[in-house]
Amino acid sequence: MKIAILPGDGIGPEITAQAVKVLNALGESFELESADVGGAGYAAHGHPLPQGTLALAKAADAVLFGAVGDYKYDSLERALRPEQAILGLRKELGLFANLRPAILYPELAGASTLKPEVVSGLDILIIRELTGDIYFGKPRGVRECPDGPFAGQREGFDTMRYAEGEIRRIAHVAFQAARKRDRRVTSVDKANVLETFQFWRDIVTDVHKEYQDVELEHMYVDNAAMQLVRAPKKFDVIVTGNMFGDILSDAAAMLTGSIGMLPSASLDANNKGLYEPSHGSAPDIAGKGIANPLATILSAAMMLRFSLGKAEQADRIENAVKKVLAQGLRTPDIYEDGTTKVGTEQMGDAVVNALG
Ligand SMILES: NC(=O)c1ccc[n+]([C@@H]2O[C@H](COP(=O)([O-])OP(=O)(O)OC[C@H]3O[C@@H](n4cnc5c(N)ncnc54)[C@H](O)[C@@H]3O)[C@@H](O)[C@H]2O)c1
Ligand SMILES: CC(C)[C@H](C(=O)O)[C@@H](O)C(=O)O
Ligand SMILES: [Mg+2]
Repeated sequence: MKIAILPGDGIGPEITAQAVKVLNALGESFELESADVGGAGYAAHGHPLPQGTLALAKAADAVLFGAVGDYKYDSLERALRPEQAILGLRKELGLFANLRPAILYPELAGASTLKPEVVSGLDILIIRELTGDIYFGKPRGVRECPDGPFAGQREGFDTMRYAEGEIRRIAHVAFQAARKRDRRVTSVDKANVLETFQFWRDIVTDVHKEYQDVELEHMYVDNAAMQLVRAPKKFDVIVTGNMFGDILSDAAAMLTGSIGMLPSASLDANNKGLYEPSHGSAPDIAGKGIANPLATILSAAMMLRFSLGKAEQADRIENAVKKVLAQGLRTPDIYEDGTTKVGTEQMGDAVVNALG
């Protein structure tokens, strides 16, 4: 089985190295091949998603991705910015279903900024549509404002859009996922204002007819943001569009103690996937050896489960993560009094040692 390793920028290489260490310790014969992506791709090959990197990702059975982005590339034309690499991979590989499970490990109840009673036992699954919405809609750009009080000035614009089939397929993913959980789906939209999301609501309601054993609730995104911090445990599966899902999943990350704890799977229709932590390249802490590698290590576990058919190995990794947390080991982002502060590498080593 071939796994493409795309470390990227900032903390990407540091955290990916820990996940690779864990994968290599499983005793499987995976073929791991690395390639440049993001700012690293631009620096070495003049493009954030070099041809060779895309070809490797397409040929591999699964992709493990670190993170991309660096402020020093923010003034490049958009097509050459590091973030285009992850957007391009999602589009090119057809990875429309982004699963972001927000689980609070009991040991981290005190690490969350929310009261322990609000978050303890938290286990929600955010399903974010990943290849549509305002992220990819056209036209977009900067043009002359045609009318109104600002006519003649420049205006920036993007296009929010969803095709029926795009909504249907992500709704099916959500209802099917809910069947393996508590059978409840909250579809998050902005149907009160946006045509795109009234359409979203209508289509999700229609798909739901095939899943009468699953409870469906619709919620506006502003309320959902509030409910996520008020009573997050009330959610089971949340399904939403690309942009709302991006924002809500970062908010949900803090329920788990840190954004460094939130893994993700981005899947195509056949469960081929790209696996990455939900966070970014964290330039503010890059190179310091203090980034939390657990979201990436847990993403590797999701890869074993969803794309490589190795559920027992995924369990081994997840159990090892539970063990190191029980041992009291914490990177600074989840550190509390009475626990032991460790760096990125030590955390990776501890997970390797805890593999049963
Ligand atoms: N999928 C991706 O590759 C991805 C995702 C999000 C952001 N980005 C990019 O990353 C760059 C930085 O963006 P940002 O600062 O808005 O978001 P970020 O997620 O990189 O960082 C936000 C905050 O969380 C902290 N943080 C993130 N991951 C951490 C970890 N594993 N351990 C400890 N702390 C962690 C950072 O130090 C920072 O304070 C930008 O260029 C952005 O476009 C990339
Ligand atoms: C870097 C950026 C393009 C990306 C997104 O917005 O999807 C990131 O925030 C994420 O959550 O993976
Ligand atoms: Mg994001």
